[in-house]
Amino acid sequence: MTAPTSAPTNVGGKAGDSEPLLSLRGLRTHFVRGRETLPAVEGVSFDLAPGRALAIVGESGSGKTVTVRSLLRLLPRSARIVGGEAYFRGRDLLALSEREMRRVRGREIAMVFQNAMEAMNPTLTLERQLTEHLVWHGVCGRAEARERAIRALADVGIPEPERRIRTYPFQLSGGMRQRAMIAMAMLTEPALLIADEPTTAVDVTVQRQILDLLVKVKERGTGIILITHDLGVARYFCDDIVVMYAGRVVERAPTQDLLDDPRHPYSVGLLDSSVELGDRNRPLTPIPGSPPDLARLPEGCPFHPRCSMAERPACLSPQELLPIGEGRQVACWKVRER
Ligand SMILES: Nc1ncnc2c1ncn2[C@@H]1O[C@H](COP(=O)(O)OP(=O)(O)OP(=O)(O)O)[C@@H](O)[C@H]1O
Repeated sequence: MTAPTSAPTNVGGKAGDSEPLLSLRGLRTHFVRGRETLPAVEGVSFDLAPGRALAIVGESGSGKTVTVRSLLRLLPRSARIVGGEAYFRGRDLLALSEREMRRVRGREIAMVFQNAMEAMNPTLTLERQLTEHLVWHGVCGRAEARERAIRALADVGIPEPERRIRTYPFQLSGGMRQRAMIAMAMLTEPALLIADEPTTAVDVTVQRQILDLLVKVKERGTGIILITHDLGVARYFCDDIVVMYAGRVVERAPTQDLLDDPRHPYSVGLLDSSVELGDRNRPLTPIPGSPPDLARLPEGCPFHPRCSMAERPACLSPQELLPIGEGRQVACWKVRER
């Protein structure tokens, strides 16, 4: 997001000491490619409380999408969840049967994507899709579903919802389609909303509208996980940030702490190369090198070959994510030693 640098941080945030809505512990998801195993997600843990928003940031290929798709168990055939637990309202999502999971997906946990066409059926009107979603999840009967669907479209700011509900997704503008997808996701009042780059494909004005909509969702008490490559978006309304690199969490911190004072050398690099947060008087500094091939990860800390602080042999040992202060954790021995 290029615009709202002056936007308030953590819009709609609440005191964050309530019981976690989601508690992810040691998630490991691997892909099998021929004879190779790709550890796309390797030991990811975080908690999310109701009414809070958590951003997952990191370069392309760092494992953000695979992490959230593992929670929903919506993975390609070649992927395997090989470890971890994901407690959501007292149940481990990773241990539910597929039948139980179908009830959770879309009803208690909803997902919005970068492109609404991925979530919506292009051959059905909004009315069919929204009402069937409600009826299928047993929220209400068909007669009430239409009323609810119209209300949901109005809630996300779609003008003339009675008329628009009769249209097909492709007849809407990109921004309207994103809103309709959010309306559909929120129909069942899910406790958790997962948003994967929801503003990447729309222009700046629409971005702001979609984010304001997500703020309202958060204020209703819904927990949000937002995947974004845009630290401006994370700053706008996320309470906490998880930084991922090569399938691992390298730092976790309250948003403002991380943006004011990133600790892990990779987080420092991400901020220094961020176009959205960039100080116009300072040149952007790209992180040297490129993300590693997951099939040939370096020994120890996967970031050490690109890290200006790296020291051998200490960085050749695996780095655990350990606390370094109130609500902060970092996976770097050197940062902790300072
Ligand atoms: N279907 C697949 N088969 C094999 N490897 C995959 C597959 N999908 C993802 N991966 C690998 O898993 C890793 C993590 O991918 P993921 O999509 O989670 O990254 P990401 O951080 O969300 O990136 P982006 O910002 O580009 O979406 C990548 O290295 C990717 O190559």
